[in-house]
Amino acid sequence: MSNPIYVALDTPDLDRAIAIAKSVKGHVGGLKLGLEFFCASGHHGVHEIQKVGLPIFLDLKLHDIPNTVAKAMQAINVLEPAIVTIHASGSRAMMEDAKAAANEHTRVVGVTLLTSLDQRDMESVGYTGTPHDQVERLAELAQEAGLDGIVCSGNEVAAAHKAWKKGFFVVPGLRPAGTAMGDQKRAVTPRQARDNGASVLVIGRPITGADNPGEAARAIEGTL
Ligand SMILES: O=C(O)c1cc(=O)[nH]c(=O)n1[C@@H]1O[C@H](COP(=O)(O)O)[C@@H](O)[C@H]1O
Repeated sequence: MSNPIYVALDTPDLDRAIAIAKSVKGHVGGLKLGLEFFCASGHHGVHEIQKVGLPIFLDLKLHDIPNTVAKAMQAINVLEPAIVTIHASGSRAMMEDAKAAANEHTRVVGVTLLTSLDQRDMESVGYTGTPHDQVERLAELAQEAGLDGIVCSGNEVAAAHKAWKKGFFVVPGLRPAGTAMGDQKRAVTPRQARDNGASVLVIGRPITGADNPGEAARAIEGTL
């Protein structure tokens, strides 16, 4: 089985991102570039990171009216990302149009409930039910809209996988035992997420914050 770890290169500093990518290259399956990176370095930055030679996950979490999201998707097609994120709560129509606009070989996945949110946060923005309910509801909608999969926490991925056998499941919010949670609230260990059915394990600070990112990635790979 190929390495499921995608390291989140969350930095506005392109040279630092390149250095981390090179350091972890033998111990991860891909590189995730998110809002912080993309806002700072844009298409040029993505092209530079592509030179490292690993699949690129463009985590832009698109969320807007269907037409705007579809046009944004068309504008990043030239980068040929392996995976792109959109927000599943943007509606079925938004997801359908996003998927229709994406490259054939790009997996479009819908973020269900951010791993930085818990039940109290849900209540404060007017969502009803539990995190499990919310993930289940949006996973169903994403499937109906023709997406390739979803993003959820390691707590919900087993149930989501059971309900969507051919789905592609991206799980962030991963913390090896003993590492700082930071802003993550629904975190599990990389091994737990893998065992629960994750297709991709997104790991940022536990690797990028280490003195030796390559060594940290190797150690996590060894736990899988
Ligand atoms: O779509 C994501 O990748 C994502 C969704 C989510 O619910 N939670 C989440 O943390 N992420 C991303 O996953 C990465 C987690 O980073 P660390 O918390 O440093 O491991 C960040 O790049 C987040 O933007």
